[in-house]
Amino acid sequence: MLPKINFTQTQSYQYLADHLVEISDKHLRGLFAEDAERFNKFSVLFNDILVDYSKNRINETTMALLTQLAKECGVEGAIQAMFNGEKINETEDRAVLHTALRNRSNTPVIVEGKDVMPDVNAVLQKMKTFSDAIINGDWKGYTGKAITDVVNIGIGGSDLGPVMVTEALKAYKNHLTLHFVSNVDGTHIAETLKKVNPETTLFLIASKTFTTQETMANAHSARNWFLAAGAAESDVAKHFAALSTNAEGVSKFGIDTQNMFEFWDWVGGRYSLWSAIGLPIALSVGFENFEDLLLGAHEMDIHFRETEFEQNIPVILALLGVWYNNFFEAETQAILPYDQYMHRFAAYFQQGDMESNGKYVARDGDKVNYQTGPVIWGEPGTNGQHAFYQLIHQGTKLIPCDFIAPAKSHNPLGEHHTLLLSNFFAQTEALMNGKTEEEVIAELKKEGKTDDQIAKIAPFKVFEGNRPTNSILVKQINPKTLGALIAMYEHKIFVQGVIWNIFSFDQWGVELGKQLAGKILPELKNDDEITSHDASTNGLINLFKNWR
Ligand SMILES: O=P(O)(O)OC[C@H]1O[C@@H](O)[C@H](O)[C@@H](O)[C@@H]1O
Repeated sequence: MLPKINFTQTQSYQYLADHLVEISDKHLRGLFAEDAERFNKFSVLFNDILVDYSKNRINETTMALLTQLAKECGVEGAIQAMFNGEKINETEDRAVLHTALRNRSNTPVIVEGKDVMPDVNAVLQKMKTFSDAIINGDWKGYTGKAITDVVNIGIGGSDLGPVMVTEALKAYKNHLTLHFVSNVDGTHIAETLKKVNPETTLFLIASKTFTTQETMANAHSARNWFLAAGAAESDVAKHFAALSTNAEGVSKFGIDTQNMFEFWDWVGGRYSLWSAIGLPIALSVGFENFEDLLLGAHEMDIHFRETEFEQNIPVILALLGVWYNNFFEAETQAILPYDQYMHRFAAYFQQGDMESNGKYVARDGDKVNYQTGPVIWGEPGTNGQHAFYQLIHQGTKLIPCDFIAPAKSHNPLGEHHTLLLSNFFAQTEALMNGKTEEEVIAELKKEGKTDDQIAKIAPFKVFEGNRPTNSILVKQINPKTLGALIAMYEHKIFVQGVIWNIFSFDQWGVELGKQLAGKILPELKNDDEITSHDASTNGLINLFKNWR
């Protein structure tokens, strides 16, 4: 059980509220000038990952108070409760054990009196045997040909993780071509099927529940297409596998449970890439690389579980997020990877963070009286610089940003990586320092501008600076470091949920839309005029019926 504490009632919250006044007056430039040790004090090196959080609007008092806040909110106990398999997902009465899926130490993890590790290891072994056979060509399709293409059909947590990781690890890819179909828009499956050959394609139907409307619709269309191409019902077993917790649903669909890769209700959808849902990752980069991904995450789990809060990366990142969200009233958080391969990283954590912490009901059932999860967004640098960074630099909103970059590129082409990294370093420096009016005037004078010209243009060229960033420098994006980075953000989200006193592992907020779509669906199947909704919904449905 997690504690039910309103963090705004804690002593440290009150201290932080007072302390905010003091920090608000300070500029990051000054904080750096005051303290030559700032970088050393406010950065943590973890294996091949350096997290530099010194360019935040904090000092030692801030961090001490934030750490105290985490303690007062029971974060220590919550961490142990999660790892120990307690049913901390209370509204669904489930344990939360994605950490067991990557428990490479193989120590027992007990859920309801049973060690789950033998089952976890058995599925991993099955994934290894299967992915090896597909990759080396031993597994043959219905006409005796080896598999060349894999189509993963899933949505949300059964799509975003494998998409993000297979993209991030493209440098490790083998000859198989991976495709991902998620949208119920028929275009998605139709366009994908145009690219593949039924004789050499493997479909993975990925769904924790095996009831998700989009996934079932796409899976049925794929199966129909496969059979229409001349394959027999008995050939389905060679071309369809299921990644699910629902054996009954899988066999009802017509997939042999031999071809089912199981996971369990204690794996949340958005935390499931470590489970059988990761099969497309193993297929794309090989099982050994998948194991390294698990290992990197496991090492971060150990760090998170065992390190005191002052040096604990996920805890520090979570507390900084709380600092901006609840004290500076920042509404969003940007994730900006300077790595083209990581182009889906922010999208992945939109689900990871916003589905976990986008909640206004506290753990005691009452409505919260403070802000919870931020809006997560981002695009890779340097593209974002030419699109939305204007607002980050000179807009009226405070946007804390995480900058992530690898020191080594997988494509060391000419000067590209040096150019990329020069931008990575420059952006956080610019956001921190800004540019004063004096600097702007001096620059314009140097350019030979007249006093009149300078007076006119100078205000627009001033940058306040004092905009907070974390810099996460990774030696190289490889399976291990990527695993660690993902786990780092997962735990950050968890800590924030504990502090905000919400349940981070359910997602009731996605249900209402699903329910209403179910109600509207039959109404769209005829041409009758609709009057059962509000005027807007009726009007839209009726025009749709007219136009279709
Ligand atoms: O894996 P399933 O059961 O098909 O679910 C897919 C997604 O379905 C959504 O409705 C949930 O909000 C996500 O959390 C989930 O990942």
